[in-house]
Formats: sequence, C-alpha cells, structure tokens
Amino acid sequence: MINVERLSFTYPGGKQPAVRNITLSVNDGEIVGFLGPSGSGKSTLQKILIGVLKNYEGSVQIMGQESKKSGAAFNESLGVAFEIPNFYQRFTAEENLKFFLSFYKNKGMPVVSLLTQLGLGDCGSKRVSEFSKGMKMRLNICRAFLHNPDIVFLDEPTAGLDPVNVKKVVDFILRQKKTGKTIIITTHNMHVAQAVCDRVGFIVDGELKLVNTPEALVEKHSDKAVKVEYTSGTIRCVKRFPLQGIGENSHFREILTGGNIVRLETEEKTLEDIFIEVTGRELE
Ligand SMILES: Nc1ncnc2c1ncn2[C@@H]1O[C@H](COP(=O)(O)OP(=O)(O)OP(=O)(O)O)[C@@H](O)[C@H]1O
Repeated sequence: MINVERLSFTYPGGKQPAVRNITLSVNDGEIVGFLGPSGSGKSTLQKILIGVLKNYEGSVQIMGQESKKSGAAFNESLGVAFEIPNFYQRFTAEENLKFFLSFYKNKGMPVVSLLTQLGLGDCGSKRVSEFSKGMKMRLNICRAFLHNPDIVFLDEPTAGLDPVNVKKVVDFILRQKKTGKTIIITTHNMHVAQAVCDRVGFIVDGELKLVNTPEALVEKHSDKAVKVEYTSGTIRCVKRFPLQGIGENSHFREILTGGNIVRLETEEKTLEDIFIEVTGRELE
C-alpha cells in the first residue's frame, strides 16, 4: 500500500533535513503510528506521504503511484485530518461535511452515523463557531473518513481530548480498521498508539529509529520482573525478582509462604519507557 525508500526532505532555507533517509513499507489494512517528540518530523513525513510536500529525495509510492506525481484520483483514495481543524465557522457541522463531500466522486459515508460514532450525534445542526476545540477535533476525524477513502492520515487525532472522547476516537479507528482501511497516525500519546497500532515507528530528529509491533517492543525491552509488596511486622516492603527461575528463588518462596503479600504483579515497560530507552529522548 505504501512503500517509502531512502526518503529525505529539507524545507527551503532549512539547515538540516526535517526527514532523513526513511525506508518503510505499510501493508494494506494496517494501522501504523509515528511517535516522536515535537519537531521530530512526524507531520513533515505525513505531508510528503499525502503529496503536499513534493520536493523530496528518494521514493514514496502510495498504491503504486509516486506521491509527488499524484493527481486528482489519488486524493479520492486519501483521507486526511490535519492537526489544526479548518471548517467554515458559520456552517453547521452537517453543512460543512456535506460541502467537503461534494469535492469527491465517492458517495461517502452517512454523515449522521459518522457524527454519532464520534459523539457528535446531537450537534449536526450546530454551527461550528459554537463547537469546542475537542468537538472540532472529532469533526475533523469525521471529515477524514467522510468520502470512504482507502488510506487515512490522522495527525494527532486525540490531542486535547478528554479520556472519554479519546476512547470514542480509539473505538472509531478500530471499527474503521475492520473495514480494511489503512491508517497512518502521528501521536505523542503512547496509550493511543498501543491501543490502535499494528506497528509503531519511533521518529527522532527526522530519522525513523525503529518500527515494530507494540507487543514485540514490550517483549524485547522488558526485563520481566515480578514486583512483590508485602508486610513484615508493621513495615511495608517492596521487592523485585527476575521472572526467570522465580520458582527456585528461595527469598521469593519465603515471602510467598509467609502469607503477608499485599500485591504481586509482573512489571512491563510501557511504550513510553521503551521510547526513552531506545532514543534517549522524552516524548513531550
Ligand atoms: N513550513 C516549514 N518551514 C520550515 N521548517 C519547518 C516547516 N514545518 C516544519 N519545519 C521544521 O521541520 C522540523 C520537523 O517539524 P514537524 O512539524 O514535521 O515535526 P512534528 O514531529 O510533526 O512536530 P509536532 O509534534 O510539534 O507537530 C522542525 O524542525 C520544524 O521546525
């Protein structure tokens, strides 16, 4: 679906490339998330993939077409939600969506169903000027999927949303995945990445440091320890034991048979821990 080879891009007048030497392929129906700190090149990469930035080096094939040579038919297959939503403020939500749909040949998805799935079912006839930031973000996601595209690019789709609405967006994306869409997401939010992405790519200083499934990353980078909290007299103690060979660990067995365990859990690293470990950088 997407094949990127040795992609580099420098903004006019830029001293360094915003994106450097990226090679990546994305399969049909896959959700891939790009994670990285602010200014790492995530949005630039997306803009190249959707054909907005054309003056790149290397090759970017989307559905067999070189992105920089893409024409109108290409846009028909692509849905995009930029980080900052852009709507006609005096139009209602439904009027905006119907207007944007009129640019496409595709018949599109039912507007009311889209709005409802993103928690905006009651707001279709409300003017966008009366929408909160979070409502505009969700309307922006409706807009990206509106014409039923094959590939959808979402730039920070959950930025600024409260946990209830983050869940609505996550559930919506997972429902769309079931229909076979290929979805590319940029995010700072590791929980969202872990919930929706088949694979995640870590981007730092324009470079793609690694791409893998969240499960494989956690598996590879976790030390696999068991944390035991227990009481010894009036004192609360915490001990960590390597998972491997734990059954033969006499100290662990002693605590276990002592009967004073308060909590017992395996410790796994989060994607955020792994990002910091691999890249030496914080996400925010
Ligand atoms: N239009 C532009 N002109 C010149 N430089 C730009 C432009 N847009 C971005 N850059 C630079 O390119 C680099 C990558 O920016 P980009 O917007 O791709 O990062 P990002 O990872 O998407 O950041 P954020 O998470 O804050 O959106 C940064 O150094 C940024 O300053």
